[in-house]
Amino acid sequence: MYDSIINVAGLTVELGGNPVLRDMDLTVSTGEIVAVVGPNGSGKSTLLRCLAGLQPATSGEVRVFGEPPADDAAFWSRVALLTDEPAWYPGLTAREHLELMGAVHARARMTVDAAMEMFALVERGDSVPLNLSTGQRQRLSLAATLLRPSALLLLDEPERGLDADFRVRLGDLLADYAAEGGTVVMATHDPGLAARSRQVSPSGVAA
Ligand SMILES: Nc1ncnc2c1ncn2[C@@H]1O[C@H](COP(=O)(O)OP(=O)(O)OP(=O)(O)O)[C@@H](O)[C@H]1O
Repeated sequence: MYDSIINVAGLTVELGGNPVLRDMDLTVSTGEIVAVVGPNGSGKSTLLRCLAGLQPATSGEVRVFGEPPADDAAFWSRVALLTDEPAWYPGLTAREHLELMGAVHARARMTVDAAMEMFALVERGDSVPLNLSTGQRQRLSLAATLLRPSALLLLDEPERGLDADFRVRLGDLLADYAAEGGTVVMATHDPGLAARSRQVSPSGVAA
């Protein structure tokens, strides 16, 4: 077990010749829920991509579980990432997408039935994702993310498309995840989710 799951020191990222993150420091402890908040274009997604090992630093250091994040099986066995809408498999229903997730990950965090229940998808389980509403598809993405085993959730705007009630429910689910020892870092524009989290800006200072 690590006291600090994430250690970012002096992280600078330049994209297209422009500095997006500048000399950022961030430490996240086990069991914390951290909300990265800031205006459009301030670098929230870039930070998450750095934490996921998908965006190299221009300079500085990023450590996740004590090591630079690596796009490999060991890393992804502990990290679940939610970014833009995933590519859906043609012809597979919502339920079948979750069954697929359960089949490829040993020790799923919950059964498919429990995930369908948790994300209010029971009545739409036989629909293909493209026949779901935007918010229902986001709930399916979240269900798939929470179903797989993880110790760290990296979520980019998890509230996208969700109605007000479900945003509150999402806050409860993330609190439960953290209470079980999981750690959450999310980029969010939702004031309610941010209020229940430790807020930081992409510059690394307390927001
Ligand atoms: N591949 C890229 N090449 C050049 N600039 C980029 C690239 N990707 C992102 N940027 C720029 O980097 C800055 C930060 O983008 P980022 O997506 O991290 O912001 P954000 O805080 O997540 O924004 P939003 O709230 O709109 O999601 C923006 O100015 C964006 O235009």
